[in-house]
Amino acid sequence: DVYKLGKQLNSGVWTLPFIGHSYLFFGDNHTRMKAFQSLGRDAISKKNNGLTSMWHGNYLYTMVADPDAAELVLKSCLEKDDIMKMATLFLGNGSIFAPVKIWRPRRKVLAPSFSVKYLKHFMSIFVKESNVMVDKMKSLVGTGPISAFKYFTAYTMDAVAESTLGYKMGSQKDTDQPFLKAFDEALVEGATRLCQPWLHSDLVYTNLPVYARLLKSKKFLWDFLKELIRTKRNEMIEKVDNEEHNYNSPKGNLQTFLESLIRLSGGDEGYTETEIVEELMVIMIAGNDTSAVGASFISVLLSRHPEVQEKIYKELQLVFADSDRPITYEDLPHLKYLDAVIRETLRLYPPVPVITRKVEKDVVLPCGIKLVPGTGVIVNIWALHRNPRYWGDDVKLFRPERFLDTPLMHPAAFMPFSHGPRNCVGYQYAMMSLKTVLSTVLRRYRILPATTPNSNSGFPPLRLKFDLMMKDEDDFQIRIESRR
Ligand code: HEM
Repeated sequence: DVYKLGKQLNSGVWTLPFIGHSYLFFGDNHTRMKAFQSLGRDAISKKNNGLTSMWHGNYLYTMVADPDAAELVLKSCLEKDDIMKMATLFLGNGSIFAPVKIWRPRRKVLAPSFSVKYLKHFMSIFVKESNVMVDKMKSLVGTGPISAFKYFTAYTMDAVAESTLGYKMGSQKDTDQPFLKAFDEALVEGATRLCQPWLHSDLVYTNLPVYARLLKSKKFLWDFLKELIRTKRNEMIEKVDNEEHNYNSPKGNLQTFLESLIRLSGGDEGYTETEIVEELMVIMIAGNDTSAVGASFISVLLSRHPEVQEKIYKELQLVFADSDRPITYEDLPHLKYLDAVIRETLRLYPPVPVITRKVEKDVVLPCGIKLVPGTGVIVNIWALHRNPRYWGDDVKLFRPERFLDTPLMHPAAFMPFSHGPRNCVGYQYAMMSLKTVLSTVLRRYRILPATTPNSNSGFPPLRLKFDLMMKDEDDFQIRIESRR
C-alpha cells in the first residue's frame, strides 16, 4: 500500500536507491531549505495538483501543498510525526510535540490564557519593550548595515519572558543574560540535530559530547523556571489567603501565563511543577524566534519596497498624527494596511515553512488518494502559499493589497500559523506584538536596504536557510534613517 501511494503521488524529483530523497538534504541549512523548495515546487506543478512524495530512506511522507488536502489532514491527523520525538530530550512532554493524549488536555488549559481578555494586558509590555528597542536603535541611524533579527529577537525574548513568566529578562540591554545564553545554546543544539540525520538516533546522540552540552543548558533553564514557579505559587497562595480564601476565583487581573497556568490548572491540584516548566518552555520556544523571524522578513521587504513602507507611514499618520503617544489596543483595528503587509510577508516567507503529522488511520484525500497508516505527512506551507491555483499568476509578487482587495479562495490557502485543532495558540498574541513593535519602529525610522539594487535586475532574491525555522542566510541586513 505504501509503495502504491508513493507511485500515485507522482514525484518529479529523482529518488536514489535506499536513501530516497534524503540526498537532497545533505549539506548545509541553505541546501535543506532548497530541498523543501524543490519538492514543494514539484507538488504545486500543473501535473501534481498540490501533492508529491518525499522518501526519507524507506519511510514515505506525503507532501501537501494544496489547501483542501491540508485542511483535511490537519483535522484528521493530530499526532506529530515521529521525527519530532527528538524534542522530548529537551522539552519532556511539552504540548507542542507531545502525543495527542498528553497534548489535548494541555491545550485546553493553554488556550483560554491566550484569549483576548488576557492578551489586552500584554499591550503595555509590548509597548514598553518596543520603546526600549527604538531607543537602542538610535545609535544605528546613518551607520552601516545591521541585522534586524538581532534587535527583534531581543525584543521578543523580553516581551515573551515578561508576559509568560512575569520576569524582566532585560536581554535588549544585556545580550550576555545567562537565561538567554542557555536558551540560545539549547536551540542551536536542537536545530543542529534535526538537520543532521546521522544524529537522529537517540542511541547515537546521547553518547556524544553535544548531548552533554544540551543537558547542561537544559538543567540551567529548568532550575531557573522551577525556582520562578515556586516563588510565584507561594506569592499566589499568600495573596489568596489574605484576600478571599478561594484559590480558583482570584480577584484582580491575571497578569502572566505562569499565573494563569497555575490558576487554570486548578492550583495545587493541577499541573505538577515539571508540567508547568514543560509548558513554559513550549511557549518560550514557540513564541520567540517565530515572531522575530517574521518581523525581520517584514523589515527586509519594507527596505526593498519603499512605496509599501510609505503607505504604512501614511496609515500611521492618520492614526497618530505627529504625536508621540504610545499605541493602544484600540488602535490595532485601524492599522489595516500594516495588517495586510504582515500577512503578505508571512505568505511569502512563513517562519515555519513545513509542519509534520503522522497518519494513524486511513485518510482519503479530496482527490481520492488514500493515505496509509504508518506513513508521514509534511504540509509544505512555503509551497502552499505559492500555489498559483489559489493565489493567481502574480503569486510571487509582494503585493499586500491582495489581502485587502480579494477574499481568500480557501480558508486554508493561508496558514503561517498552521490550521486545525493543533494550530498556533499564540496567533493573536503574535499579531498584536508584531503590530506594536513594527508601528513603533516605523513611526520613528525609515528602513533602508543594506545594499543598492542592481539597475537592471533589482535586488537579488533572499537566500533562505532552514534550521527549525526559515531564516535569511544573510541575517536580515537593513539600514535605518531617522524620520524626524
Ligand atoms: C509569527 C509568529 C508565529 C508563527 C509563524 C507561529 C507558527 C506556529 C505554527 C506553524 C504552529 C503549529 C505547528 C503545527 O501545526 O505542527 C505553532 C504552534 C504553537 N505556537 Fe506559534 N507561531 C508564532 C508565534 C507564536 C507566539 C507569539 C506564541 C506564544 C506566545 C506561540 C505559541 C505556540 C504554541 C504554544 C504552539 C503549540 C500549539 C499546540 O500544539 O497546541 N506561537 N506556531
